[in-house]
Amino acid sequence: MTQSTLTLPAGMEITGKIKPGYENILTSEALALVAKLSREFESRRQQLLAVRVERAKRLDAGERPDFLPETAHIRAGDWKVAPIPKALECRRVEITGPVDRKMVINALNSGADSYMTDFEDSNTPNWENQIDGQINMFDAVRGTIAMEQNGKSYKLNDKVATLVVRPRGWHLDEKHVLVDGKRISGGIFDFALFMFHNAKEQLARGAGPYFYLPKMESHLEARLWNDIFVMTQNELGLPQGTVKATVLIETILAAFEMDEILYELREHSSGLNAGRWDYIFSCIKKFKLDKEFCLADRAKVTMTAPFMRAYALLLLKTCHKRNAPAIGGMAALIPIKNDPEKNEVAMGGVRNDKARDATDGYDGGWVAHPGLVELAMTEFKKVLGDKPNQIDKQRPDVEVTAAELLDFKPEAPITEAGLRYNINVGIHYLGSWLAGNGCVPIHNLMEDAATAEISRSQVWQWIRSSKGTLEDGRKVTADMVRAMIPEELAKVQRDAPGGDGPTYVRAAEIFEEMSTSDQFAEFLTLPLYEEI
Ligand SMILES: CC(=O)SCCNC(=O)CCNC(=O)[C@H](O)C(C)(C)COP(=O)(O)OP(=O)(O)OC[C@H]1O[C@@H](n2cnc3c(N)ncnc32)[C@H](O)[C@@H]1OP(=O)(O)O
Ligand SMILES: O=CC(=O)O
Repeated sequence: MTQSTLTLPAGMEITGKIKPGYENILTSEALALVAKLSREFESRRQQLLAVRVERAKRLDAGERPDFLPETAHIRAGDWKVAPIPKALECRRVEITGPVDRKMVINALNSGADSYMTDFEDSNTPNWENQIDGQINMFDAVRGTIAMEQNGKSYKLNDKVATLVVRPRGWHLDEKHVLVDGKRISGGIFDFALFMFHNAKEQLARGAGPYFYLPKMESHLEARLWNDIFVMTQNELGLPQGTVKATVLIETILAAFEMDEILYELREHSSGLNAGRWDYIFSCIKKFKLDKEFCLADRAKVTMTAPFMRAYALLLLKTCHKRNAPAIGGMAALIPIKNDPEKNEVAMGGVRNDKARDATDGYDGGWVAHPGLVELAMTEFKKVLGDKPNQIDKQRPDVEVTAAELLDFKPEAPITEAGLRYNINVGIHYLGSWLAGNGCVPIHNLMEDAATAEISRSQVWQWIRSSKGTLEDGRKVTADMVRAMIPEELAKVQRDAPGGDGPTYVRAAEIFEEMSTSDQFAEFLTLPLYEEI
């Protein structure tokens, strides 16, 4: 099959390989919606990305974020988001995972209330993964998704989790689709194809098109999504307000605009989620040149760190004030096979994480693996009882200041083990990503693009910050990192499944370039995307 099998709208070009079945997703009508949305909104996407660059320059020069004076009336206003649909009322446990066919089936069957299926951080966005993912969504929505592997049959149970889709963020292009000669937005591509094929079917089945929106930095970026929803609903003849979206608050700048983001999306909002891993990465990225900013080893930066606690409580309070669900983030712990003691420690970590969120007032939280669903559910049920959520739990006692959101501690310890860990995880993750798998267990933790971003950006920052000193007094330097890279690569080649493949050697080269170059790569997936 070739591209000529497809009927493309005028001005559109597709360079990705057309495999059997792709023609059912890349239909002329679906692509017409992609083209229409791209033409209408691409210049705004580019403007907003340019605003990010300008803001980053000001932050690099020492500016600090604060709540916006021009939107004080929105924060002070007495408004609520539109009523939450029945299918999204109860989200005590949300499982997440890439759009891989078997994982989609396993996640929908996992017993979780909802399932965030991921075209973004846990997925390498190569052409096949994106289009196969759309095929998987098509079949999942219709209940026909099934497969055989290793003599085992996979199909859906009678009762499955509510499907929620995470399209790519604003920074990512879809390079295999050009409109008027230019790459289009990956997020618009993922969203438009999903909407075109599935929204009406989902409504007919008692749910609807529900999304998670990643990595936004401002309410204007949320307004762009909202406008895309409005146009898409018009184009598809759907009632306005059909689309519902939960925004991941996973950048430090968005933390200062949570009310405003809910307000922009108020007809389409299904709340906010505390995307903790990207949030930590965003803090490092935005204050990378601040002489006062330097976080400790990655393992020490937890949800009880002062700045993380402030963020989590402000998110909760903001959501419930607006009648919107507040969903907790991901404990990266996963079940540990063949070591019951270590496994019990990991399970205890997940239990504590979910117990803290539930006690604070969160309506649910994320897990990375089906083996965690029951345990997390137990913690939420202990607090919620039979209630589907606790949106009625207002938190007027919570007051969070800008200074508290920016209280970046702990700064110590930074250790050689922590530095080596970051290098090891960085190389392992990049190598796996290049090989087509965007989510992997490394050292018994779930690693995806967000967690790997923390590792590689910490190395960059420790090299440059005067506070980037190991606890034994040695300064972290580019030469120290360069010397460790081959040693950690050798460990990755030994430990990673398929670690002797070429992508791990390339990953080590990219890691060295990213961590020692003066230029800070905005997202690790941007240079990687040019390699696939
Ligand atoms: C920071 C963020 O952005 S978080 C959101 C993005 N991250 C994620 O979504 C994490 C998703 N999780 C995963 O991808 C996986 O759990 C991993 C990679 C961490 C571990 O995967 P594995 O090593 O395959 O786990 P394991 O071998 O224990 O899996 C056992 C079974 O559970 C399945 N499984 C594991 N995780 C998931 C999941 N999240 N969803 C569905 N099924 C899953 C496996 O497919 C396997 O199925 P099988 O027995 O039918 O073959
Ligand atoms: O996307 C979620 C995160 O924690 O990052």
